[in-house]
Amino acid sequence: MAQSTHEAPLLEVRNVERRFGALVAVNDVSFTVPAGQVFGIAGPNGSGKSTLFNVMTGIPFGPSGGKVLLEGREIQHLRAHEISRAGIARTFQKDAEFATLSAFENAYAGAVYCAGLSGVQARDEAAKALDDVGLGEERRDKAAGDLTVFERKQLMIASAIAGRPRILLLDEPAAGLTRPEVSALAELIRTVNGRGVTVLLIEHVLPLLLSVSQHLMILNHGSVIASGKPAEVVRDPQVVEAYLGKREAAL
Ligand SMILES: Nc1ncnc2c1ncn2[C@@H]1O[C@H](COP(=O)(O)OP(=O)(O)OP(=O)(O)O)[C@@H](O)[C@H]1O
Repeated sequence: MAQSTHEAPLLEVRNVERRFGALVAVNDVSFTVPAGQVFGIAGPNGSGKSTLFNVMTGIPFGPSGGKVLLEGREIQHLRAHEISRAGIARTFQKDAEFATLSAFENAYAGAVYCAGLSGVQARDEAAKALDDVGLGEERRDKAAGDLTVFERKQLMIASAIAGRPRILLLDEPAAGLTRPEVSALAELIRTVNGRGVTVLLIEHVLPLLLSVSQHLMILNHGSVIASGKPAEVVRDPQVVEAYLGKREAAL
């Protein structure tokens, strides 16, 4: 019998696969994320992390096989903007802001695209999102391209949450940040999560993953090789061998 939506986890990825010709970039990946969790994802370069986010959001493509369920409802066949409006927002590894638009206009564009809002409503949500990430009034009229690296990360998150998503997918948000900035980013992720947004976080910076995640999943060659409590997962011999190596010793 089909699971009722009432009992379903917020997000379920079931046997998802993504092929590029002969390459299986995401191979039979399954996991569930309960509402309210920060769910960390790590793995070596090329292990399929970004592709997993791509197939979950339909940007730019869906899975070759398997299902993605949001509160029990299949969404893998939906188009990118429909998935976004169903409540899943994402950020990208590369800067994706409109550099010549102001910070406020970028957040506004996020509210328009992610939630289909317009006018006063979109302005209100953009302003709230900028408040949530701590991007102060004095920086909102600046061109996004003139913001500091950390301010652009704040803006990236503000633009993604301006559509009030239930789930936020963050793809390596700590790239390019100094150590104090990584701590500030951890605080920002906790703040967003504290406002009720479930977070999936791809990250190479393990101290960040360990400090904010309640669950950690490791991919290698497209497959899940470990999944569980972060402190236990990073000690899993398979994980140490596949991914952490010397990094683990440095923790
Ligand atoms: N559009 C594409 N066409 C062909 N191959 C692709 C495409 N996108 C990703 N791949 C391949 O799929 C595999 C997984 O790539 P992916 O970018 O998902 O890895 P990743 O774990 O996010 O890596 P990184 O940590 O370096 O960002 C790689 O071998 C990559 O070359």
